[in-house]
Amino acid sequence: MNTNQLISEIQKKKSFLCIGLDVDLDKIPKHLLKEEDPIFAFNKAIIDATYHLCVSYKPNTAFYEAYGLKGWKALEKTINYLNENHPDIFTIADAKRGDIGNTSTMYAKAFFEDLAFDSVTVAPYMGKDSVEPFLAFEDKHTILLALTSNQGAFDFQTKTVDGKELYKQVLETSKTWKNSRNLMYVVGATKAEYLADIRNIIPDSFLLVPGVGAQGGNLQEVCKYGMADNVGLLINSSRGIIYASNGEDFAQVAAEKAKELQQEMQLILSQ
Ligand SMILES: O=C(O)c1cc(=O)[nH]c(=O)n1[C@@H]1O[C@H](COP(=O)(O)O)[C@@H](O)[C@H]1O
Repeated sequence: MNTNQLISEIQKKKSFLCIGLDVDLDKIPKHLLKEEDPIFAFNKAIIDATYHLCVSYKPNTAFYEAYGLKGWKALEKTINYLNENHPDIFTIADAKRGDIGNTSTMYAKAFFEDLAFDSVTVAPYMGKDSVEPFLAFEDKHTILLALTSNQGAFDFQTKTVDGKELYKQVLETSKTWKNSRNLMYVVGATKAEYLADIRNIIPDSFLLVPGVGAQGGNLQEVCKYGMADNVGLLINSSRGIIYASNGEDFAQVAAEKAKELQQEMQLILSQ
């Protein structure tokens, strides 16, 4: 899926919402535990109830890897379900990978070829030759961690190196890499005040913005400083949507929470 298709989905659905599928068996409704594959049953119900309100889904692979083979199988069933039933939805494997070149190529094959995700999150710490193997895949996107939502972002990312904050160096240097048109970036919603500076460096790149809802980030602030002419934002909420209820009505309540965000987005897009 290319960015023009993503932009037209945003315009069609009047939404730039990404729903995080971070499935924790201790948090899902108890009645689902009787299912043969409770993780997939949960995801399918959430997707069926919310697909018209969002333009992206982001399973965080940690929540699947934690359950071993069963978890990985559920991840595969989830991406296959999305690709078969909702090919216009942008899929993100939130795996935060990155390693020496030949290893990165194998990570890229795992998420782009075997699992057929549209994108994967990647850490920039190992530099150019660790990221370019992901960028080599046509019509796939590499979402580079720039300024993350957590407190630890201040340990390294905002530190000044050679007169410039490290996250700004990540943005500037990554633009020079081969196939950099395939880059998107992660900026936490809790760091909205940095977005104006970030837009000076990458005016049109898509940003994946996690941290609204459970982590306290503010949608209005993010849009005020971060919205580009092409919208350029995918706002993620995971726990705030998928665990809004743990009763029989969980999917319906998740859809209500997603609709609240979508309607806020629709209003912002109309301004
Ligand atoms: O790459 C991410 O998606 C990510 C980056 C970041 O800076 N902060 C962050 O919270 N995330 C992920 O976004 C999701 C946030 O989940 P909630 O806080 O439940 O909405 C989790 O899957 C996190 O791993």
